[in-house]
Amino acid sequence: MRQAWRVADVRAAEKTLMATLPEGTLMRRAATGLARRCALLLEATGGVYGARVLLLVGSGDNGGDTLYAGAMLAARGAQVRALLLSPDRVHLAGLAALRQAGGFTTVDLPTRSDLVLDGIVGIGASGGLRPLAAAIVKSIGDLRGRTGQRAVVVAVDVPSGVTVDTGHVPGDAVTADVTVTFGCLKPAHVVGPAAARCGQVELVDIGLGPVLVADPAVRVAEDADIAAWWPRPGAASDKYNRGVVGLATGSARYPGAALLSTAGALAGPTGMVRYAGSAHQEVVRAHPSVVAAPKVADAGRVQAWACGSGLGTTAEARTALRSVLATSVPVLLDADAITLLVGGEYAEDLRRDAPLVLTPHDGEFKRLAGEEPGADRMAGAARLAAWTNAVVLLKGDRTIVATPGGEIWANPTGSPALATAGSGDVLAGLLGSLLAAGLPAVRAAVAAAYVHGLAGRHAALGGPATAPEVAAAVRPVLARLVA
Ligand SMILES: NC(=O)C1=CN([C@@H]2O[C@H](COP(=O)(O)OP(=O)(O)OC[C@H]3O[C@@H](n4cnc5c(N)ncnc54)[C@H](OP(=O)(O)O)[C@@H]3O)[C@@H](O)[C@H]2O)[C@@H](O)CC1
Ligand SMILES: Nc1ncnc2c1ncn2[C@@H]1O[C@H](COP(=O)(O)OP(=O)(O)O)[C@@H](O)[C@H]1O
Repeated sequence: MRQAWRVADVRAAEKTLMATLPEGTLMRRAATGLARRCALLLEATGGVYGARVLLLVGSGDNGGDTLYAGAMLAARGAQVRALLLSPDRVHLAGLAALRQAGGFTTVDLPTRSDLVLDGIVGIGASGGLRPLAAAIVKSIGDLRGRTGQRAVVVAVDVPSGVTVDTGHVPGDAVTADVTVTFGCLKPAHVVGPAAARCGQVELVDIGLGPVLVADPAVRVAEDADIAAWWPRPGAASDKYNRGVVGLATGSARYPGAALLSTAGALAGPTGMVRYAGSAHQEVVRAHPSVVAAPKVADAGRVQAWACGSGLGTTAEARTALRSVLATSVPVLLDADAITLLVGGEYAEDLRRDAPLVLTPHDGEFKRLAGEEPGADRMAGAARLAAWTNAVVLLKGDRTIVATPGGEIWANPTGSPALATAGSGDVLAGLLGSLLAAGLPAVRAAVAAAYVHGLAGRHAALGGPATAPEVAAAVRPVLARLVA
């Protein structure tokens, strides 16, 4: 698992650590790690010696890191130029080090550059980039290096222009090939459109770990977490004790959602899938191992229900939702089931002891919460989770999972290939299966989003993917991940 911390918590930890060290130690550690990474990147374009390096230097310590790293590259023979955004307010010791190592300042953006270091602003950023910074950022993409390729862009700590604590990108921002960050990850590295601006994120250890005592703002699962959590059958397993998942999905109007959620559930860890709804005949025809009935009440025992994908909002759908909520097992509500909650008709039914998971996309979120998720998707998801006392999986490029207690996860595996009708139905089935197999709701949601994202990527390898292909890709992904 990776974790990211908010700026205030990073600052507090840095303060604690700095009190124990000679002045400038942390910046030296940061700059050394940064310069080392830059040197490695330059190897690919002909080495450090003679490389043209452009430093974009703001007025804070982020600019200071950049100047020191530039000095180290200049000492190794790079031609380093520093463009100072606020020449009257610059890290003076950093500038002196650069000059001493043979680097220069410049007032214009050069036409040629192999490597650009973005040290305009780091964790001290407030608001969107100011006009001068924004204008420079817009031109970075035009820079060409000695091989004729576009310049490699390295963001120092975070790409300038992103909102560090939320991952929001309010305006122009740097798009980096590599982001070298210090001490710990910050939310912008893993959440929202900012994460996509970071390129490859590399962490330089400056000794912050032991003093970083605050809870992380957001967690990110890795392959090993999913492999550790994923239930597997053992010698004592049978089709019932592996868990049975119930699906109340699809309708006469949307029978496909029943098939897709079933396909998702069948790829999950449960020993049996029960389907209840008007598509029961189609489901059994397509998936002979499924036990199907027309109504939830006749479906038989399950250990969790997934309800709502393609369910519609008819009287029949309402009956299905009420029946599912009346059970004592974990329930996942997706799509139309979320829409049916709007207006509070089911408020009493929602008071249940077993876990509840909601999987809204932005439209369903807005319908239920009465507001958009907003620029801070983590806070938006956490608000809805607290209000509904449910684990909320807010779909999107970096799907967010939030618990009522405020624990937040960001999914790193999402793929635009998933932006295809019905892929959410596959996710609902898969997540339902994980709940029925006994995973705690938060882990079920995190693991389902993770594997679903990988399945989207895998499916897209063969060309534009449709939801049935995403469902089919879950198995090969699991074969690699949890075998
Ligand atoms: N602390 C430590 O121990 C360590 C910290 N480290 C490093 O320090 C960095 C934090 O440095 P920091 O606190 O000086 O803030 P920083 O990110 O340089 O920006 C502040 C300046 O930017 C400006 N500015 C603000 N918003 C802006 C905008 N939207 N658009 C344009 N400009 C804007 C603002 O100017 P002003 O508002 O005053 O005009 C202000 O002067 C951190 O990211 C890491 O790199 C490492 O060395 C490891 C150890
Ligand atoms: N641009 C994107 N990048 C990554 N994942 C995406 C993107 N757009 C959508 N997704 C994912 O695709 C799925 C779509 O689900 P949903 O909107 O419920 O579709 P449907 O109702 O058609 O099944 C979600 O898991 C969501 O996170």
